[in-house]
Amino acid sequence: MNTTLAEDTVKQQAIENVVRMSGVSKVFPNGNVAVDNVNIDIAEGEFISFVGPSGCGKSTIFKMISGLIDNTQGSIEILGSQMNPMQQKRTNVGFVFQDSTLLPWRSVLENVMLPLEFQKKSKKEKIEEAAQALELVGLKDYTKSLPRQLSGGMKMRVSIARALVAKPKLLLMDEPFGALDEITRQSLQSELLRIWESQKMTVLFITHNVFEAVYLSTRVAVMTPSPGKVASALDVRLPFPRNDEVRTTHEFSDIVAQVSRDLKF
Ligand SMILES: Nc1ncnc2c1ncn2[C@@H]1O[C@H](COP(=O)(O)OP(=O)(O)OP(=O)(O)O)[C@@H](O)[C@H]1O
Repeated sequence: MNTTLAEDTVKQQAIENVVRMSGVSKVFPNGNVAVDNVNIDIAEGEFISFVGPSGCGKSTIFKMISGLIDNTQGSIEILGSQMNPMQQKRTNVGFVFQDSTLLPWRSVLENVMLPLEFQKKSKKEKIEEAAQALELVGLKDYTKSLPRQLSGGMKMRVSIARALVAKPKLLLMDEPFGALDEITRQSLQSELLRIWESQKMTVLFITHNVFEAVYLSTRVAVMTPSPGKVASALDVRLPFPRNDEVRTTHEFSDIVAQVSRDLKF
């Protein structure tokens, strides 16, 4: 069906914000107030990190955005529509956790094919798409390997490929590099930025590491606990593409200092 220019403009405006959270709270049945009155809009193409002390509600926010749990107050819009139906989120939202959560008996390629399982595509297409996702994360020569034959960093790459294979518009990453050594971590940070820039996704990223948050992000949301709130959301005005040298600049240190100050409120 053809749409008019005006209708197209309205549609474009409608999805300019990939995530809109207005007055969102989550009280668990036992009375725990995990998140209190969170208001944040996240625009298409942003890379936003959430930092904050343990228990301030970062994962709870991600679980609400991904539809794993419901909010008790407020509204959450994803890609211009209200939270449900589930199916829309499954196809448009990818999730990466700290643990790579790979199925040990499946090969790397078969793990990456998992999100395509219920899609109406031929097996050949699914294999091609999974192989492309693995190429994107630099693992095209490991399709037949089993997870146990890979290092921690490689497993995380597979996990990222599995999240990317369905070409999500929104990628939620909950402390994906938390268990990795510093060298692997920094190299995966650079990889992730390269992928983000090439795939034009919106990324929401949780980390406890202020340096990591500033290096990766266009914006850093600082959360404070008891109850969990977004205390500030700071723009990171460092140019892209970012390379390792940016970590040694004054501008970088200034932003790290500002985020650290906000964390202490
Ligand atoms: N299912 C649940 N039932 C009751 N309380 C919960 C539940 N899940 C989380 N909470 C509480 O909600 C608060 C926020 O938890 P959440 O896991 O979102 O924090 P977080 O910032 O992601 O922590 P971390 O950095 O340690 O992963 C905590 O006080 C936690 O104990």
